[in-house]
Amino acid sequence: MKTLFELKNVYYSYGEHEVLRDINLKIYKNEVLIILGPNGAGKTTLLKIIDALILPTKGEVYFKNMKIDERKIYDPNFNKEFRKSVGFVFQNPDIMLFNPTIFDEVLYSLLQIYDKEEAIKIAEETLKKLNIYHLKDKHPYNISGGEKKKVSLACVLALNPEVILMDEPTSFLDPKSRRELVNIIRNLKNDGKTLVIVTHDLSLLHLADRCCIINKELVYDGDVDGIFSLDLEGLNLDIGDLQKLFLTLKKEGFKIDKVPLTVDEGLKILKELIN
Ligand SMILES: Nc1ncnc2c1ncn2[C@@H]1O[C@H](COP(=O)(O)OP(=O)(O)OP(=O)(O)O)[C@@H](O)[C@H]1O
Repeated sequence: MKTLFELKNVYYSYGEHEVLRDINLKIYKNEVLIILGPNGAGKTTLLKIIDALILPTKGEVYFKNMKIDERKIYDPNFNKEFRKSVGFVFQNPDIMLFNPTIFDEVLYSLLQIYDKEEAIKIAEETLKKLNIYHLKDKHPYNISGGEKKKVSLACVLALNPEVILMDEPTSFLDPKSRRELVNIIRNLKNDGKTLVIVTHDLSLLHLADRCCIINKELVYDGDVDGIFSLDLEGLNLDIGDLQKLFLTLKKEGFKIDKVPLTVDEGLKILKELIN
């Protein structure tokens, strides 16, 4: 497995307030890494460090074996290459939207890379892929929170980055948009993209190759199944009803070898228990 990012003994403080402590973490090429953690645990701060938007207060961050330091983040050549390789979909889409129309919004960064004709073609394709082509002439202020979320995702996906960082991608989304987003993530995974997803939505876990739990420190780093042996409630993590049901069945003495991540998996286990 090729390592894309490596964080070594990373600390971060806002003034006196320490929010990340001694984080050691690798992110591998082509993996889907899901990061869980309670509110205020430092997850967004960690994504900002990975995206070289801020530097750790202490510790080191490497991208493809290259140390990201102050000199690098002010180097236009490094920045251009890095921004092409790594896209960040923010939790609050308002931060990303500042053009007069949705179409201009998606077109904006494409024009830095492609000629106008090619950029327009890619922008149209991306809006259609995300089912938001009908919004193209609207002003970003005049669309809903969920639509904004999809537009900010479109801005990042249009550039086809190798690594996509997503902060709470399913928040604000209705069930249909959520399903669409899950499909988009699945397709990105199948296309071999490296995805780092911060979420409170446990129903995304079935897409993960690996899962981390952050609570200022790195509490867990391993496979998804392993998190169910932890005290998730004690860590203030919302555990899904499906998982709660199977953990209760296990406590009651039923033979549950694996806590299901999807309804289909749950159904299969129940059928085996009944037969
Ligand atoms: N720019 C800032 N200045 C000062 N403190 C900040 C700043 N950004 C975040 N914090 C604080 O740092 C801590 C970690 O914030 P962060 O946004 O990284 O957490 P999070 O795990 O993403 O939380 P959530 O799940 O609620 O989005 C919080 O206590 C927050 O109030």
